[in-house]
Amino acid sequence: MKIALLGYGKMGKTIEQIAIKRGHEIVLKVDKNDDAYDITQADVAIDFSIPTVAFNNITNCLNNGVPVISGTTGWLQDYDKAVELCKEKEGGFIYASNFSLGVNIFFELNKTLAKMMNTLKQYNVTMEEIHHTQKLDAPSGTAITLAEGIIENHSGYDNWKLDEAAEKSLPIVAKRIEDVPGTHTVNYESEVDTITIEHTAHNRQGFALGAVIAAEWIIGKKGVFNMNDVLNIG
Ligand SMILES: NC(=O)C1=CN([C@@H]2O[C@H](COP(=O)(O)OP(=O)(O)OC[C@H]3O[C@@H](n4cnc5c(N)ncnc54)[C@H](O)[C@@H]3O)[C@@H](O)[C@H]2O)C=CC1
Ligand SMILES: O=C(O)C1=N[C@H](C(=O)O)C[C@H](O)C1
Repeated sequence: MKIALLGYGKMGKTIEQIAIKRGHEIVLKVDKNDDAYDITQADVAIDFSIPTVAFNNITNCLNNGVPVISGTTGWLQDYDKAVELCKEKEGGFIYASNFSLGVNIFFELNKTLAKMMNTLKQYNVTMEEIHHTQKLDAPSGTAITLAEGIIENHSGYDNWKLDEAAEKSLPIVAKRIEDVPGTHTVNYESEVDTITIEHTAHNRQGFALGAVIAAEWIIGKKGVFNMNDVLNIG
């Protein structure tokens, strides 16, 4: 499979290594200031760039008939437009806030726990995410997906807020510590005890492998998908 990497930073480089090991070819690497690129030589594009350019990269792929895997976070105000364009162009598109298998299992565990805790109103939910200091967005995309999973399944919450507590609002604390690849913690706290679920990434390999698996999976498919479709879970 011929892969275009849109964004050649920490993730782009890790994806390159894994893709080559799995027998794929990297035909294009686009990083900052590489604006006029020809995407049509690729069978699939994988975007791990920055929030301000991700939607433009996705649009370029869909307009040129190239399926696109989007891992960049912090651009979701334009997600619905990307979905519409994908349908209009009959393209292929997957966005995931986190491509790792472990986190996608954790997403399901989080929803199940929220359902179970729904009747136990003595517990308050809080969330913490920790990432490296170069991260541009906060809270992380993964924390937002976790918060949405709780809001959908627990009547005590209908929105989330960064660093703020408010009525029916799930507070998310975002910490930035050098070299942390990504840690997400969900706490249910009562006066008598605490229930905690946590996912800790040890490195970026899991995110990158998931993105390459998604790219392999989308070839020949048309539509808007997510990692539950790829991994057949949920
Ligand atoms: N969904 C997932 O599983 C994961 C998502 N991410 C997200 O992926 C994104 C990238 O993460 P990292 O690789 O760690 O960041 P990074 O900062 O190491 O890499 C981003 C790269 O994008 C480049 N870039 C800037 N302008 C560009 C443009 N116009 N076109 C293409 N590339 C451009 C930068 O020069 C940089 O090399 C972030 O939004 C991060 O939150 C990161 C890890 C996992
Ligand atoms: O920026 C990162 O590094 C990560 N970003 C994603 C997010 O915002 O959730 C996924 C992972 O946690 C690493």
